[in-house]
Amino acid sequence: MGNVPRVPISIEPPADAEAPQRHPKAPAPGEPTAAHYEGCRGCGDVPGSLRIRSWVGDDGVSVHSRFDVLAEHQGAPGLLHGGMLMTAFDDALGTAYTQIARSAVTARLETDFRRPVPVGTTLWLRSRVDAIVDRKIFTSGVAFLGELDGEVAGTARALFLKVGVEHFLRHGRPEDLEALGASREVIEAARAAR
Ligand SMILES: CCCCC/C=C\C/C=C\C/C=C\C/C=C\CCCC(=O)SCCNC(=O)CCNC(=O)[C@H](O)C(C)(C)COP(=O)(O)OP(=O)(O)OC[C@H]1O[C@@H](n2cnc3c(N)ncnc32)[C@H](O)[C@@H]1OP(=O)(O)O
Repeated sequence: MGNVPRVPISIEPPADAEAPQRHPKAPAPGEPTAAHYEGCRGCGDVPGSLRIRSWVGDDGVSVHSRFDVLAEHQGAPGLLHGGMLMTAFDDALGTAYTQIARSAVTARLETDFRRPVPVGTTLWLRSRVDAIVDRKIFTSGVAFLGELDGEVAGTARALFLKVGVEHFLRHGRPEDLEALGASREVIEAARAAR
């Protein structure tokens, strides 16, 4: 297969991994989660965004999220596109890790599609961090039809890998960092890193 990397086989957290603790500065149970980036397609206020909203769960670590499924999210007639459900999981699971850790990016996302999701449905997602081992953040979530703990529409697991600000400086666009309100120093570093 030449230079094609081997496909990783598992994102199962180690059995002895400890339960994660909430970051002391994270929002309290019941509060909305902090927005991670206004330009986000999952939860930002931008055209095409799924406009997902998330709140911290009673345990202070898990997160629940709301996604109103609209006609613009269809894949087959009248039904939610599978990739949109994955986007919702990516956002919700990513939001769950922000209760515990700083920036990380999705390395692997696995989704099981259990039930069709009709346009007009409100999907509720429950997401949590199962374990953190060094840079690896293991997460899992469930999407419910209509109400929290309703019929299960899908389940997902994702592995996020912690990255430093240099990830965004090196791979992102300086103008987007500027829109985030990044300092001149950061923007200059981003330009120099390209
Ligand atoms: C200046 C201001 C900046 C402000 C930033 C603001 C906001 C953004 C911050 C955070 C976002 C917050 C919340 C998130 C909310 C929504 C979610 C959206 C998230 C995304 O939309 S994000 C976009 C999609 N995402 C990518 O764009 C990633 C592309 N990718 C890479 O950038 C690299 O691929 C990377 C960094 C992932 C890894 O690269 P790397 O070189 O650092 O690490 P390496 O490869 O050495 O792996 C180390 C260990 O992880 C294992 N490992 C790696 N990959 C694996 C896989 N797939 N499956 C199983 N295991 C895997 C290895 O097997 C090894 O394991 P071991 O150590 O045991 O050997």
